[in-house]
Parts: sequence; C-alpha cells; structure tokens
Amino acid sequence: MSRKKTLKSKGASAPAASAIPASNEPRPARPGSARPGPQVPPNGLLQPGRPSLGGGGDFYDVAFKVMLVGDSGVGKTCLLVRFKDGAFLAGTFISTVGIDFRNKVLDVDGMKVKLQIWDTAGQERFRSVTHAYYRDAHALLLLYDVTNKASFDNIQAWLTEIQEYAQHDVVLMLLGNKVDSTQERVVKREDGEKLAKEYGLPFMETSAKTGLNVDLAFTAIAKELKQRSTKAPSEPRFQLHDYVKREGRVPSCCRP
Ligand SMILES: Nc1nc2c(ncn2[C@@H]2O[C@H](COP(=O)(O)OP(=O)(O)OP(=O)(O)O)[C@@H](O)[C@H]2O)c(=O)[nH]1
Ligand SMILES: [Mg+2]
Repeated sequence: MSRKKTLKSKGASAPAASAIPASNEPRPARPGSARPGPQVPPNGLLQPGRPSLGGGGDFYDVAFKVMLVGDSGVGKTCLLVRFKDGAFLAGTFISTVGIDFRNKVLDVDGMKVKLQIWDTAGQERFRSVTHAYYRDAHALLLLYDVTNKASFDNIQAWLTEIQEYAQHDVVLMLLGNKVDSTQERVVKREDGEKLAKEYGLPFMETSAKTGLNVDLAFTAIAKELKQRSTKAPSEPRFQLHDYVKREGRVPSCCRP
C-alpha cells in the first residue's frame, strides 16, 4: 500500500490566508435552511484592530471556514456541539444529512476569530456534496473513532480525497475521538500518533462526551489561521505541532 507523503503538515508553510471569500459564499445543502455569516474580504481581515459586526450579531475581526470530515459515526456532529454548546448529544445516533454549519467566535491573543464550522455527512452517499465544499475550507479536522478500526483504516482514503479536493495549503489536523470509551478502544494512541507522524499532521485524541481536548483542537486551528493572516514578518511563527503536543491532554488510560 503506497501512501502519498505529499500531504505534509500545512503548518510548515505560511500561505496568505484567504478567509471566507465573498465570491465563495458557503452554500447550504438545503437552500434557506442555513444562513452563512457575513462576507469577509479575501485577506481575511475586517478592520484590523477594531471590532467588526457579523450578521449574527457576533463581533469578530477575522473569519475562517473549518470543515469536519471522517466516516459516519466517528463523532463529528457531537464534537461540534460540544465545542459550540458545551453539551454532549447522547442517545440515538442521528446521522447528518448533507452538510450543516455553526459559527463560534474565539478570542485569540486579543483578536476575535470567527470560525464557521461545517459539519459534513460521513455517509458515502453524501460524498459528492462534501466534495464541493472542500475548496473553500481553510482548515480540516479529520476524525476517526478509536473504538472503530475501519474508521481509522479509512483515514488514508480521506487523505487522498483531501489531497484531491482541498486547497493545497489547508490546515489539517487528525483527531482520534471517543477516548472516553476505554473498554471499547481498538485503535491505540500510538497507532494514531504513528499515522499522523507519517503524514506530518498534528494529532490529538478527543472525547466529545467528556470534552477532552475539544476546545483545544479548535483553538489550535484558530491560532494557526489567525497567525497566517496577520503575522508580521518579524513575529515568531505559531508552531501548531508544538502547541498541540504541549497543550494536549493524554487520556487517563494512556498516560505513561
Ligand atoms: N462515547 C462516546 N460516544 C460518542 C462520542 N462522540 C460521539 N459519540 C456517539 O457516536 C455516535 C455518532 O456521533 P455523531 O457525532 O452523530 O457522528 P458523525 O460523525 O456526525 O456521523 P455522521 O453525521 O453520520 O457523519 C452518537 O451515538 C454519539 O452519541 C464520544 O466522544 N464518546
Ligand atoms: Mg454528523
């Protein structure tokens, strides 16, 4: 099985950020059911240094689009709900149909960074819908489920898809979700780390149920994107890999 190694960490380069472009307004799957946020100029900045007002009443300085991808059932929707509302969607699993999004504004080093987070359907039958959204994404969170080996084995196929459809400089992070399910775990932390290393991706294990590393994953993405769009040449670069390694909490099962 030959793995394409060209999907190296996007944290290593500093492409010009192109936050949510006006001409590429996100398109909701069901017209009228989702209302994207306000338009943002291609340089990603709205009145730098001064608060701006988004359509939803949220103040922000810069906005980016983040997409959640991975097999059906890995916990994409739950991860987003945990991040946005601080809650866990327990009970019946309701698979996402098409695509949906939620906004959240974060304070990143004194700047308001709005993340427009797109939650995609993992089911194969919606794949063509998802493809259309990749090119507008500034960052991708690629999830597998540590209790589902197939979802881990499919990461390679997801990476191939990302390579085909996403921007070459997209910020990408690998997340192994559901680490609270210690009894059911079938993918070891080391396996996730190894795969991430192979592709040069930042990696963390998360739990939408307990909230472990959920805020951190989104904050890390926001910091990287913000830095790309606003960094002065003299400023030291934000090191996404180091940040995630340093700040990420290791689940209790897997502490040395
Ligand atoms: N134990 C545990 N269960 C989780 C976690 N995250 C999600 N789940 C459960 O896993 C199931 C699937 O979660 P979803 O978030 O709907 O999965 P999804 O990736 O959005 O699936 P699709 O929309 O079909 O692509 C649900 O029953 C959730 O309750 C987690 O961190 N821990
Ligand atoms: Mg879902």
